[in-house]
Amino acid sequence: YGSTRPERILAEVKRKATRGDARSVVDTIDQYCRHQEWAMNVGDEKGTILDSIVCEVKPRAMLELGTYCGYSAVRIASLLPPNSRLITMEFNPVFAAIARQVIAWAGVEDKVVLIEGPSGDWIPKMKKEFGLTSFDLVFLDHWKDCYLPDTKLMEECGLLRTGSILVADNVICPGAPDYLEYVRGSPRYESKYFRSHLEYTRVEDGIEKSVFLG
Ligand SMILES: CCCNc1ncnc2c1ncn2[C@@H]1O[C@H](/C=C/CNC(=O)c2cc(-c3ccc(F)cc3)cc(O)c2O)[C@@H](O)[C@H]1O
Ligand SMILES: [Mg+2]
Repeated sequence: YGSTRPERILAEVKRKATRGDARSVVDTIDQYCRHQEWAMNVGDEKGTILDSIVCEVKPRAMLELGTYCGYSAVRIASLLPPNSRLITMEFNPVFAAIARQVIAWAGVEDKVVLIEGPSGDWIPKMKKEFGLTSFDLVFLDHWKDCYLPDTKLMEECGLLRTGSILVADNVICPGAPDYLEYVRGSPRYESKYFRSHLEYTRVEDGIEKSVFLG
């Protein structure tokens, strides 16, 4: 019977990565997706840009939209200061189940809360459910046509404060043109483009970092 790509990625992590070593899980997935089969992880090149922003911001409360196999959740969690939390949302139960195991194998489950469900349903509930005031940092890596509506929803739900930072993957490939136009055109954001490449390829892609000004 045919396994799914996320199942094959999890199998590779269990075969090759050292249990409890987040870095080895990240490197194992990068090796596999570069040399065996491509997958839509943020990857090593753009991942380094994401790492530098996480280290600069040192978020107490961070949100990720689109967990997929948990690659970026593990990458981010390994950099979080003590008693900081990454909340990551994934609405595909198959992907969520794989991601939970990847996160556990990496030994970062005490820093990551994986919510199974669509962002549109959960964003309005975040404050109450998690006793949150706002997010210091948000990583957008889910459906590209949902970046803008979800950003507006986070604004409306008061989940962004002056200085909150949005980091969006794939603003060139596959692209999120309406989102880019919004954050670059709005006086409420200070936006910056970090040029890079689509994970594991030479195709141009990039990450947009946008500071919410309130
Ligand atoms: C209700 C829809 C919006 N809300 C949502 N709430 C929670 N999880 C959501 C989600 N949308 C999507 N997801 C999940 O995020 C993930 C989706 C990510 C979409 N990403 C891409 O399409 C993507 C695609 C590429 C890509 C680039 C070039 C190419 F030729 C082919 C693919 C590269 C990337 O880095 C990407 O991130 C899945 O796990 C999905 O189940
Ligand atoms: Mg992506």
